[in-house]
Amino acid sequence: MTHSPDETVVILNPESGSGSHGANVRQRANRLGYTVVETDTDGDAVALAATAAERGVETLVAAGGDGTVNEVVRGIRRAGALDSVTVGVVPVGTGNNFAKQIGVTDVATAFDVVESGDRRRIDLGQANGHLFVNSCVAGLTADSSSKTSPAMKQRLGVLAYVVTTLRTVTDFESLRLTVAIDGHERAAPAWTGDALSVLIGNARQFGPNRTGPANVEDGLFDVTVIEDVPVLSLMSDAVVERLLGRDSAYITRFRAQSLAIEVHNPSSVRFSLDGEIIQERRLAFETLPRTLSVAVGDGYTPPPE
Ligand SMILES: Nc1ncnc2c1ncn2[C@@H]1O[C@H](COP(=O)(O)OP(=O)(O)OP(=O)(O)O)[C@@H](O)[C@H]1O
Repeated sequence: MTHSPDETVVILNPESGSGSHGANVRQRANRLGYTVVETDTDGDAVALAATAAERGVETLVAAGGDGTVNEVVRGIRRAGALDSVTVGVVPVGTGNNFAKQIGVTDVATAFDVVESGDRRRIDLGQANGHLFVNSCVAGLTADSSSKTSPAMKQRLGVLAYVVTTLRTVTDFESLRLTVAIDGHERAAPAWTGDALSVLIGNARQFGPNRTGPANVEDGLFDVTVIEDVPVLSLMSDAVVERLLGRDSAYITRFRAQSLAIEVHNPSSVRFSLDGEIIQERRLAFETLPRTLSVAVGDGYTPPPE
């Protein structure tokens, strides 16, 4: 096995986002003497990251979107190398939420950050053993391709997308849930009822006035449960904004280190972990505080000590 701590490996998803970044990324990487490996399909970035980490590579760059970042981090864990590897991100995906959270704004800056940016240890999330970096969501998802008025987006943040998605979906079945903080059997449920969505953010926040960067070093999830309000889909924007805006009785938010979600629907529910779908009836979540070393941009504000 070759020991290559000085080598930097870029794991490039050539199809992320618009799919037009391949040559640019390869050129910049070559200029810096980085090795570039490309993904072909689902899961490749997990295997490529694990192989590089097993070879002793200590800097791995995910060039892709949030799905590619998630796979690279899973590969590093698979290799048992979370202690020794630092992750960089080249934001060439569609959403690039994670890159934004760590102050990486564009391709050119991303390479500068890998070369000389600060290194910070950030939290990861885990649900039934599955890793996530950004979030785990179930129910109506915040589909950013749905048409949302700028005014509603400003008032409701990511939740505006949930509302517009609801208006286009005809057969939505509420999530019948119990959400318990800390996952103890006897803990009082934090929330129980019929939900439209449940959103568990690690490097992501949901809702009004929460569009800024998440605190990814606090060891806490940012949990949002949106109650299924009857006939919400038929209401006007103004009414919806009042119902779901600040201090809404229909939205429950809390922060927690660990939690458990139990599904009471007759069948299991789809949960998306950074886009990876799992079907479950019961999920136990825990944060892995300050577990992943990342190269962060100048725009990243470390939380106060
Ligand atoms: N060569 C490839 N061709 C097609 N799909 C690929 C290829 N390599 C990887 N994939 C798949 O593409 C998925 C999505 O990629 P990724 O998240 O990087 O981009 P995105 O969806 O454009 O961005 P974002 O997640 O930020 O919205 C990956 O999870 C992987 O399953």
